[in-house]
Amino acid sequence: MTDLDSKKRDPTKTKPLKFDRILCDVPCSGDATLRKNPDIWLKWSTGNGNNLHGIQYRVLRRGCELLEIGGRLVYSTCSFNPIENEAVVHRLLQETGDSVKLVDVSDMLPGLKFRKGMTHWRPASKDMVFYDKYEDVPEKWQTVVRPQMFPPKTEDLSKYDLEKCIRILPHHQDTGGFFVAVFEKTGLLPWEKTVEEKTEKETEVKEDKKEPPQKRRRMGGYREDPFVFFSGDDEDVFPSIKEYYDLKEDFDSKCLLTRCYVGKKKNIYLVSSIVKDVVQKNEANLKIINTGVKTFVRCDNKNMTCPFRLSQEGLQSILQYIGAVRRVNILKQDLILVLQNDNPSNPPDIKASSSTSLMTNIF
Ligand SMILES: C[S@@+](CC[C@H](N)C(=O)[O-])C[C@H]1O[C@@H](n2cnc3c(N)ncnc32)[C@H](O)[C@@H]1O
Repeated sequence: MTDLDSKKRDPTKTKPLKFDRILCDVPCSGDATLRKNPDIWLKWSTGNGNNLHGIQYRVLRRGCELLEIGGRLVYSTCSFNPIENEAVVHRLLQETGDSVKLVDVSDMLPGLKFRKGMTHWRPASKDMVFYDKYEDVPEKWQTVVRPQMFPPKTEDLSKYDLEKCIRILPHHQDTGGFFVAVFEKTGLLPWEKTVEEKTEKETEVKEDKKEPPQKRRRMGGYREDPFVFFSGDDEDVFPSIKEYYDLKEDFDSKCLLTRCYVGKKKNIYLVSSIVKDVVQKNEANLKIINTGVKTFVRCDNKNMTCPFRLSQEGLQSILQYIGAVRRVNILKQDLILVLQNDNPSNPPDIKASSSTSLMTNIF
């Protein structure tokens, strides 16, 4: 083992968190959802994709930086526009050299109908003029129609394999349209190599000089609300939730969190203990915008012993911990009767039942 190896393996030295699976479902024009969103017909312009290409590329590039070597990243849009799709993929592949490659996933979902990715397209300006090469773009459009939006030259096509991208069209499966590209990271990105080498050199120099550690770089951008985990069963609002929902003893209240230190807790989110670990150990290194499933929502109704109702989206996660006190078993046909009843002063005559096959839980 070399000296460098032993430094790399030292568990006291932290390294940036990387992921083995990433989904970049990027903001897009959504023009492939035009069957369910009729306003897209009115608002569509060739300018929409041009304006989104930059942010889409930056999200994808950042995703690749956060990807572990050997890891996979899915880039997806609900757009037909090659400027938002293959042009972004091509740009990424060009800039990352052989450190990232497209994966052929055509046989992974047998029966899925799709078209292969496009290998040729013509970028256009907002006035619907299409261009074969950047040199043809008039000066006034050159900041909008960028050189990186053009397709690869015919002789370079095999280098990029854009046909490995997947285009799902609305008539294929009677769905919305979708674009999917799967990437695998095979090595450090060209600019990561430079950063890593520099960091290694800096680490060696610093260790020699025994300098005090540098202050952590502050993450830029908008500051998100904090992730405040419950201290345990003694957290102020927890006893009433526990009692009302008859939560089982093995429910770990420390996996609940809110997004404020002070004031009334509005929404309470539930995470797994692994996600909790990732959040707590990386708040300074990773910009986390949302985490957890919204499970309890404040609902200050009079006469309620617990000021929180269950959230629909959290139900599946908390269900197994809810005790018998809060469950009513009712026959499905009776439930239908209740739902169909439009006269509250004359409710249908039903009885709570413990019948098995047609049982539904009501909270
Ligand atoms: C197509 S949606 C993703 C939906 C998501 N997969 C889901 O199931 O909820 C695109 C997301 O990108 C986010 N977004 C918009 N601009 C962004 C930016 N500059 N950086 C990162 N995310 C952005 C939007 O808020 C939106 O949630």
